[in-house]
Amino acid sequence: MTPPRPPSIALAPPPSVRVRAPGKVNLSLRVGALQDDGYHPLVTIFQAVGLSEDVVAHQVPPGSGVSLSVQGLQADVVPTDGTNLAWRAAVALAEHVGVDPDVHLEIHKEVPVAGGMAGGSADAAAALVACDALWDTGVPRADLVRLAAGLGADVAFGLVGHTAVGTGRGDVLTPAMTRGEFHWVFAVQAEGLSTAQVYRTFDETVGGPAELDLAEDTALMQALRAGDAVGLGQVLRNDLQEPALALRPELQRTLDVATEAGALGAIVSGSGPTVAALARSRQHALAIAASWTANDACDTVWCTTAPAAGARVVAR
Ligand SMILES: C[C@@](CO)(OP(=O)(O)O)[C@H](O)COP(=O)(O)OP(=O)(O)OC[C@H]1O[C@@H](n2ccc(N)nc2=O)[C@H](O)[C@@H]1O
Ligand SMILES: Nc1ncnc2c1ncn2[C@@H]1O[C@H](COP(=O)(O)OP(=O)(O)O)[C@@H](O)[C@H]1O
Repeated sequence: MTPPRPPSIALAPPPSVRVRAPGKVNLSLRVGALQDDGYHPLVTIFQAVGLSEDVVAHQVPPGSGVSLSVQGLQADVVPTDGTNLAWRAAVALAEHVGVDPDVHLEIHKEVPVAGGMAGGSADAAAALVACDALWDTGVPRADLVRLAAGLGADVAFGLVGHTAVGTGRGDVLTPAMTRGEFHWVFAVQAEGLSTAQVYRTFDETVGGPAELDLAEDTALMQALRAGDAVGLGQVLRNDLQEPALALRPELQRTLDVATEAGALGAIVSGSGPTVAALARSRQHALAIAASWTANDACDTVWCTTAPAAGARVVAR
């Protein structure tokens, strides 16, 4: 008689939480005069887009600390140490709630690095939500938004998503009403631009006014409420476009090719160098993408829609 087999023990995989957070385009970015703290007051209208980042937070044995890996678009130029914004987000949350920051963060990149689309900020927003769920710390949303703002000017918007007006450094957010779906095409460059350098060039060339008037975006807000892509295309605005073009003159051609392909509007995304073009439809977006490729006007092209949701758990 064969001896009874010992009961098999099914080892549960260590818990993990996957969070998705969006990249963004600034539909309007108005920049005031440099302040003593080294920042500029902004009035900006953010729109979250369908290009997104996934951060998976994995449970690790107590005392392991934070570790991090990156894969996907331009992963080789992203830091994997304590300077990574997602790593800093995990540490900031742990300090806030008084737990040890034990986690492995796995970042999947789709948003261009240093491209003016807030990919690093999306990672930080995603890491806050993922670690909060993994550690079961239940931090109120308002506290997460405050922690986000302490990490970088764009991080709070990565949490909130959709379309929002940003004031202060861009971190004081008010949701904006929109109707329907907008079609965007993005011309991505292999080499990014430093946000700080673009702001410096802005100061040295254009310079911002002492006061910013919220009423200047009325036509844009109306186009968003009406779902009027043609109207929106006519009022896109970016005060950092001129300094970004001064640093990368070849971007003018990328803008021109989009305009020649009938884009409703074309603009540098944030501090660049990504160029965003607004299209009439998915098919029109593909036609603009084809023009950019045929004219060798960028290194990668993405078609997507907007608005997209803020950081949210997509798998456990
Ligand atoms: C330009 C914008 C437009 O949304 O986005 P990106 O193009 O970087 O995506 C943002 O203002 C970037 O936000 P973010 O990239 O999070 O900025 P931070 O890390 O906080 O700051 C980087 C540097 O940008 C400058 N900065 C940022 C925000 C602001 N309101 N004024 C500034 O002068 C400062 O020199 C700062 O040292
Ligand atoms: N998780 C991250 N992903 C990308 N870049 C990061 C990250 N953490 C820190 N960085 C640093 O921040 C810089 C800009 O970040 P990113 O958010 O991609 O661009 P932008 O500020 O233009 O939107 C990068 O060049 C990189 O050195």
